[in-house]
Amino acid sequence: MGEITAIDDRSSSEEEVLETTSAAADGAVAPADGASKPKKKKNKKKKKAAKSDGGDREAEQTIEPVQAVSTKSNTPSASVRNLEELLRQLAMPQDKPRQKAMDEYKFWRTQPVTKFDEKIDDEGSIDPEKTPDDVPDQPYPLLKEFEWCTLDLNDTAQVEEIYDLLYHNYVEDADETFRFKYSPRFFDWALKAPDCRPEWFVGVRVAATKKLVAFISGIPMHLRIRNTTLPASEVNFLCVHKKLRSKRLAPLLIKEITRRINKQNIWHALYTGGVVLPSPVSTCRYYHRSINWAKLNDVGFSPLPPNTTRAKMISKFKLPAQTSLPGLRLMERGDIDQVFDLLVTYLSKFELAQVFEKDELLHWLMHDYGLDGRANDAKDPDRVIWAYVVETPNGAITDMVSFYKLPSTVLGNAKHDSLEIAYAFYYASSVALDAPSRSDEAGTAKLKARLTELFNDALIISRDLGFDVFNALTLLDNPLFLEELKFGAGDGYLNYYVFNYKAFPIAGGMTPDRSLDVANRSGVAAVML
Ligand SMILES: CCCCCCCCCCCCCC(=O)SCCNC(=O)CCNC(=O)[C@H](O)C(C)(C)COP(=O)(O)OP(=O)(O)OC[C@H]1O[C@@H](n2cnc3c(N)ncnc32)[C@H](O)[C@@H]1OP(=O)(O)O
Repeated sequence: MGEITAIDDRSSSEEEVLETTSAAADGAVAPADGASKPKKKKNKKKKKAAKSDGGDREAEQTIEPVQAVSTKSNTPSASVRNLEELLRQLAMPQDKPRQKAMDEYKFWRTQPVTKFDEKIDDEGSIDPEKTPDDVPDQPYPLLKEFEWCTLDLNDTAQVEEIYDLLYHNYVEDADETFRFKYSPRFFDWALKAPDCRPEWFVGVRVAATKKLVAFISGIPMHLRIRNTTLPASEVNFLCVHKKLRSKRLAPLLIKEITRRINKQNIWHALYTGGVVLPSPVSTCRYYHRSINWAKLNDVGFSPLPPNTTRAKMISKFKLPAQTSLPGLRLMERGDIDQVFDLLVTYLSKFELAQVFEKDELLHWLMHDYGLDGRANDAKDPDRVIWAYVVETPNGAITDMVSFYKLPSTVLGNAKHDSLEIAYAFYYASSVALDAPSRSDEAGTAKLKARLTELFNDALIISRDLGFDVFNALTLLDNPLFLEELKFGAGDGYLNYYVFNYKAFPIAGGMTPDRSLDVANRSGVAAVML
């Protein structure tokens, strides 16, 4: 899942959860075995929730330790950064929220995932091998007031339903100021990947009204963890209507999608989240690069640091008028052979990566742009994914960079109602492919210089396309250019999980004190939406 700016994935409005719908009295949707709570709870809310669950939740706290200190938006100057660092260090020992003990994960402790502090001797599947015949044919039972459904993504009305559910109930920031603004077109790109399985778009409807109240999706992928490549599913967009929260519906959705995926003889999945669950294989941090600082300041995303002025901040983030790399141009469908070879080689250096087929990569980088009926126009207002290549005069493609758009609604702001947000997606460069290893000094220096130019140009293009901010995680080789290009550390973290597979930890581009790990970078090369 993506994140916006300083947003974390705290679900909102606990009060609403308490006014549950009639059918969904506690434990009514799923067998009640306790309930989790989203992170960043305010104490008064915590108390209320505990009461509503008959006190069964006292011990519950899914507050993510890494989010103990909010450093909302970019850290704009060295002095502010230092102050934040200081506050962080001061705050950590006493503020660090208690992470739930393994035993308190009433659902996750039953699943084939690595336990916290589990000693891993060897990598491999957790469950004994099974066949689809070992898996129940029937969906998990639901209360009679609810029913399972499979969403048809070729039916625009059903895509609208997913959009509507997520728009009102998906991830918001802690202050409920920003909310992801997915579009039907975004789902068309994100979910209708080649070979996608219709039955992996799982919904729950209210039986009487047919209203869609929960959703989870899976798309097929191949996941490489070091030298092992697994057929897997990428699971995303888990969402339960706010009025049905804390009713154990999420575990049911997860079990049902697992059943449907297992039925296709697939036993592993990759998923991400801001919440800490047993157990992340890696954790990356969000970084944000202001493009339109004035607007970000207007909407409360980027506060004005002390001892500076708006004008100085605007000038700090000013970008050059023109891109600098000769031969940089929008990718065309005909580039796919070269881009595929380049990206596959580039990604082979990482420890956790998506293994693409050519048609998949074409989908992820080009969607349907350049096909009949959809011109490959960078300025298409509905566009969700942009890929650019660097081509030499003799037609060789040496670099590729891509980013996708996921705007955010700004709630309750008189001046602006939307933030245009670009997210770094896949990229590759040939400059250091012949280096003996990723840690080779000369290769790293060349790569750093090249990626800095490539992403500086991506920022310029994003500005020209009207983006307000460019987000990137500390994955891939991103730590090499983030600071140089004035990306600031955000307060969001993304945990990577692999279902039914134990693996040694993989570097997420952060040092133990959660600053940028330029020396080691990250082993993660799977960019999740
Ligand atoms: C082989 C195939 C395998 C396929 C499956 C692979 C696994 C896929 C896993 C899914 C990957 C999804 C990737 C994304 O989409 S990440 C995005 C998640 N969505 C949101 O944050 C949107 C807003 N929030 C909501 O809609 C709800 O709060 C959700 C639905 C998140 C929880 O609903 P609710 O708040 O009403 O809670 P409950 O009473 O029903 O259930 C409580 C239980 O749920 C556990 N929980 C809470 N949040 C998450 C979370 N983000 N991933 C996994 N588990 C989570 C929690 O620890 C507790 O279990 P335990 O602590 O008792 O053990």
